[in-house]
Amino acid sequence: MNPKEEALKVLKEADEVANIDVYEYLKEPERVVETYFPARTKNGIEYFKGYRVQYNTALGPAKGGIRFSPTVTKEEVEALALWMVIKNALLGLPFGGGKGGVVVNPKEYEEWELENIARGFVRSIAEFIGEDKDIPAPDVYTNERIMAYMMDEYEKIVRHKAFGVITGKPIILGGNPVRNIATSLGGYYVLNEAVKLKKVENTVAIQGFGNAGQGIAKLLDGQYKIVAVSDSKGGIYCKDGIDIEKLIEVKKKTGSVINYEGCEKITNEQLLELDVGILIPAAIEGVITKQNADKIKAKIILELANGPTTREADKILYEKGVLVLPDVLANAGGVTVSYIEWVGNKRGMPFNEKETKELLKEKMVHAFLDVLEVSNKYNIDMRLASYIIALERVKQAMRYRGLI
Ligand SMILES: NC(=O)C1=CN([C@@H]2O[C@H](COP(=O)(O)OP(=O)(O)OC[C@H]3O[C@@H](n4cnc5c(N)ncnc54)[C@H](OP(=O)(O)O)[C@@H]3O)[C@@H](O)[C@H]2O)C=CC1
Ligand SMILES: O=C(O)CCC(=O)C(=O)O
Repeated sequence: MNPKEEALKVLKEADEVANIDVYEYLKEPERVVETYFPARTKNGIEYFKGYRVQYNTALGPAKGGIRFSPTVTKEEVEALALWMVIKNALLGLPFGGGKGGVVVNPKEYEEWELENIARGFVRSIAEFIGEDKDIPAPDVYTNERIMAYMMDEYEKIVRHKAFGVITGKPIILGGNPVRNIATSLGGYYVLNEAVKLKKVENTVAIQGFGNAGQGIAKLLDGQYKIVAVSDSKGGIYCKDGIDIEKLIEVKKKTGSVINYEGCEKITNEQLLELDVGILIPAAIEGVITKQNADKIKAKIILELANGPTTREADKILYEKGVLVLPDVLANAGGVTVSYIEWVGNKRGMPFNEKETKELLKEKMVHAFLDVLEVSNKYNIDMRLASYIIALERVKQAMRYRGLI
């Protein structure tokens, strides 16, 4: 699948359904910074390809994560940045959308090498980022340590402290105590609203067992029966439920969930088609397509991953009555807590756990209800409804700025 084409398909459809008329202005990003930068590794000086896309900044500075992955492409980062425009606008955050990526397999490098790669990437994009310009954060295969190196490198370049240039930092460096679990917690709040509308079996399958996947597993554990989990190496299925604490230990010690004993081994494809109440894609894009959509048995799909479902698949699922809680809503808890972290950095007084959770819950529930209202008004799925709300806001900001 081509993620940019997928993102543009929904953009165009939303534009037409609600007569918004912004597609022409948003079909390309405002700026794409493409770099090829050096970093010292065990192999000597290596060069890496990196991207930072600022898709649209009408609502505020660009905001969105940076991923380290061997499969990163310019089109993927552009799509991810467009999804950030929609997500940030939908949540009412004063941010435009951005995203970054470095083409690297972090599993082949040690910590000191990843530090050099993180610092090298920041040197290559430093003039384009800033607390009020473009604010990166973690995404796939990056974490708070990488964020700390990035912030430190940026501060060395600009020669002043700049906590607000990056979010998802360690707490001691201005990070927020909820950021680590924020993507999952936001999804959890959305799911709690969704199950009030649609009663489902309490069984859950989760694809991906990193920040988003582990977080949601911890939150749902006890309340739901988590019967299947996967990572890049494959998956496991236990009809009586998985002991999540034990699974986290196994993942930490052996590197994969497949080493958990006592469950049946399954593939990532099989996991998606299990007979469960709730399916949670929390790994990569394009896993639910027109090829498998018809075989999906879950009644609710909570998209913690960005872009897991193609538009064609969306339509099949909608016809079948599956409630898809779209990425731009379901995983918006991450950037919402990033916003709270950034405000705390700017005012010089961080928000504590309780304040953050209250603000997050309020914003997520509010966004869910907004989306529900628009989806009922036009009789459309929640993804399209989310885009309509967001695009109307972006359009208004562009109008007032005299950009359209
Ligand atoms: N972190 C955040 O704040 C946010 C993340 N997201 C999205 O959530 C998704 C997951 O991100 P996050 O949890 O942060 O990333 P992590 O790097 O923490 O975890 C990624 C997980 O996905 C698994 N994975 C990678 N490739 C595959 C594959 N081909 N099939 C199945 N599983 C795979 C990895 O497996 P393994 O462990 O074996 O490597 C890992 O368990 C992404 O789409 C991301 O954009 C969205 C909003 C915010
Ligand atoms: O926290 C952030 O700023 C961005 C998170 C992100 O990259 C995402 O929501 O996909």
